[in-house]
Amino acid sequence: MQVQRVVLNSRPGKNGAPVPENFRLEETTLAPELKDGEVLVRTLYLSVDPYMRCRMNEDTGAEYLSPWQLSESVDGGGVGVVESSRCTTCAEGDVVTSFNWPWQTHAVMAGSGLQKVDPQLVDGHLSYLLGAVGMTGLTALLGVREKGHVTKGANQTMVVSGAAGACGSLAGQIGRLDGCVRVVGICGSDEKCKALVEDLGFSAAVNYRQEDVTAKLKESCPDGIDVYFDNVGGAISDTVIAQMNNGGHVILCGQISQYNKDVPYPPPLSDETQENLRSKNITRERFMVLNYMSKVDAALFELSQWVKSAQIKVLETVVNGIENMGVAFCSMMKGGNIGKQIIKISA
Ligand SMILES: NC(=O)C1=CN([C@@H]2O[C@H](COP(=O)(O)OP(=O)(O)OC[C@H]3O[C@@H](n4cnc5c(N)ncnc54)[C@H](OP(=O)(O)O)[C@@H]3O)[C@@H](O)[C@H]2O)C=CC1
Ligand SMILES: CCCCCC(=O)/C=C/[C@H]1[C@H](O)CC(=O)[C@@H]1CCCCCCC(=O)O
Repeated sequence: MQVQRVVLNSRPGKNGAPVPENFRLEETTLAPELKDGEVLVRTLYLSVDPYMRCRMNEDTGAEYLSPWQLSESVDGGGVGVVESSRCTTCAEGDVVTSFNWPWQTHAVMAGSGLQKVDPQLVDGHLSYLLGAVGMTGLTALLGVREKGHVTKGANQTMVVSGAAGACGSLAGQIGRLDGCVRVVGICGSDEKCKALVEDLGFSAAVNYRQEDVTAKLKESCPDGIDVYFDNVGGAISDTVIAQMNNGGHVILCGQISQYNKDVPYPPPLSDETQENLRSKNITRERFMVLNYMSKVDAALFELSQWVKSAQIKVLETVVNGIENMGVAFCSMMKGGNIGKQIIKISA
């Protein structure tokens, strides 16, 4: 069977933005017969995520991330349907997901590496398995619960950076559902700010590209900031932390503003920000969703209920076609997405 796949064509270098030409589309042939334990899957949706920028480097800088190899298939989160199976746990027609789905239109995979999913979890909206009811939703929910110390009745204000993205748009809504009285988002366009306030129920939003973030935060957070869901790091986070209250909590989810730079993860903080954290007794613990796998089933059920009941609204930016994987990845890294960036591979 002839299929299309995306391979890593070149590395952007540790210092530099990725470009679509770092990826190459190829034709390849799948073996005609499945071996014992293998399944043939048709890819429905693929995910592009910020951590992939680290996988483009020869040395990813993170022990849990392996580098993509030049001229080899790129992989990441994917969802698809089983077309034929020689695995006892997967049958034709099953919907399955994996974190290591190759960027291919069809693939032969080991059935043992696939998770079978009930489409009812997402009312048939299968791309949500890569977003709100998948790794992204888990990151937002478990990040808030494990590191946020959000307490009903405590009159807390939460700020979210990268707020109109996949994790951020969910984290802010979860902060509100869990009891924060005020949730303020920071993001990169007026259109995104409008979506946060008018569609997702954020109390206010700041466009960091156009507005004075210090002044706008002071105005939007009159009682200071208690919880900060940090997706971006860098100068934005320094500004937020400077306005945090004593005993506040930073959820260190990601630092995307630093991923195109040759710095370790997490990147070092300025002396001033370190002193702000110390003097105000603010916690800032690294959060990694993969460390909470025992909580995944209950968390996915909760996310599913919230999405189905529309207590959480889901935003997606969907691009069609495997030939657009590189374009979609680079666009997401520059803020081209609202909500989760999804690539639809087949219907
Ligand atoms: N700890 C964990 O377990 C996990 C962590 N993460 C992290 O969460 C964060 C968000 O990931 P995800 O929701 O998938 O991605 P998003 O959907 O948020 O997409 C990335 C967004 O980052 C913003 N951005 C890009 N460059 C900058 C910059 N220099 N300064 C500020 N914002 C920038 C852009 O929005 P804008 O227009 O606002 O600039 C862009 O849309 C990342 O840091 C990621 O590494 C993700 C999954 C798991
Ligand atoms: C080094 C920067 C990492 C910043 C944090 C981040 O974005 C983490 C993302 C992971 C999150 O825990 C859930 C995921 O899906 C991301 C990691 C995926 C790991 C796949 C490993 C694949 C491989 O290396 O073979």
